[in-house]
Amino acid sequence: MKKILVLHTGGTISMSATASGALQPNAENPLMAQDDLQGLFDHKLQLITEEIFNLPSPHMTPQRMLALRDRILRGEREEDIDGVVITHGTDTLEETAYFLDLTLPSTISVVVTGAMRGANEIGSDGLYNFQSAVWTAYSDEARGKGVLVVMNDEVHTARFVTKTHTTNVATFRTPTFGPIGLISKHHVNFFQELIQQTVCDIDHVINGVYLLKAFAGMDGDLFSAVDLPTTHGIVIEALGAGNLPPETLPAIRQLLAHHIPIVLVSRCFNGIAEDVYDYAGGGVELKKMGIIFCRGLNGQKARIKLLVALSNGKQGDELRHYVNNAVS
Ligand SMILES: NC(=O)C[C@H](N)C(=O)O
Repeated sequence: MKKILVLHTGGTISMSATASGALQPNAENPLMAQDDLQGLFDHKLQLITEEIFNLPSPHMTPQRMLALRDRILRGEREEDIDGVVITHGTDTLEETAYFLDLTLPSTISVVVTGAMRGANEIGSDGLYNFQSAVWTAYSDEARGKGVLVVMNDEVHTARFVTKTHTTNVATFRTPTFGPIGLISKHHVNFFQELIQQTVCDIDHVINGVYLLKAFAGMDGDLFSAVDLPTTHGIVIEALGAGNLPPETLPAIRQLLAHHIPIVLVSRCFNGIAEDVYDYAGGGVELKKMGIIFCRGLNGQKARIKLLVALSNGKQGDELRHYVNNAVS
C-alpha cells in the first residue's frame, strides 16, 4: 500500500466555465470528488486529499509556496507518505514547482500538475493530468528526480520546464533539454536521471526580489526605480548570450555599489547566458562588474533561486556559487 498526499491549490484544473465561457473558481473543487482511483492501482493506493488553497495561480506567493513546502514536510514526518501530488494553476506552476525543488529533500516523489481547460469544458484535461500525476507519484522511479511536472503525457523536471503557450494543452515544455519521461497507456517511462542538488533549507521568505527584462533601447530608469533600501536582489533577463544596452550600466553600477546582488539570465528561452561578448554592455564587462551569471534557468526560476538563497542567508561567494549553477 502506498500513501500519496494530494494537495489541491486551485487553478483552471479546479475551475469551471460559466454560461458566457469565462472561467471561474468553484466553491467546491471538482477534484475533491475524484479521489477514487483505487481500481487503477489494484487497491494498493491510499490518497490523503486536502484543499490547501483554492486560488488562481496569479495569486500564488512565495509565502504560500513555503506553506506548501511545510505541509509536505509534515506529511513526511508525521503521516508516513510515499509521495505527493499537487494540483496548481499553470500560470505560476513552474515557480512553485521550482521553489519546492530547491527546498525539499528528494526522498519522496513530488509531482505537480494542472490543466488548460476547466472541469466542465469540452476536452477538459484536468482529470486526465491528475490521474497521470498520481501514476507518476506512485511509481518507484519518480523518487530522487527532484520535483516533477506532469502534463499532457509528459514528465518534466521542475528545474527546466516552462509554460510556452497561453492556451494549448501541450503548453509545458523543457526547451533546452526535453522531457525526462513519457506516460504511456499503462506505464510511466523515465529516460533520464537528474543531477542531485543540495537542499536549501529556509524558515521564511524575503520580499524585494525583482525581475526585469532587457529590450532594445533600454536605459537605466527601471534599474534606478528599484534602487531602494527594500530591494534585496534583482534578476535581469538580458539579451542573447548575456548582454545589455550600454545605457543601463551606470544605474546597474549604482545598484551593485549598494550591495544589491544582480543575477543575469538570457531572455532567449533556449541556451545558457555567458560572458561571450567583449563590447560596451557585453557579457565580459557585466561579469567583471560583479553580475552573477545564472546558467540554464529562465528569469522567473532564477528569481525563485535568488529569493530562496537570500532567504537562507547566503551572500558573497556562497551566493554567487549557488546561483551560478543550475544544479548546486
Ligand atoms: N491554466 C491555468 O491554470 C491558468 C490559470 N489562470 C491559473 O494559473 O490559475
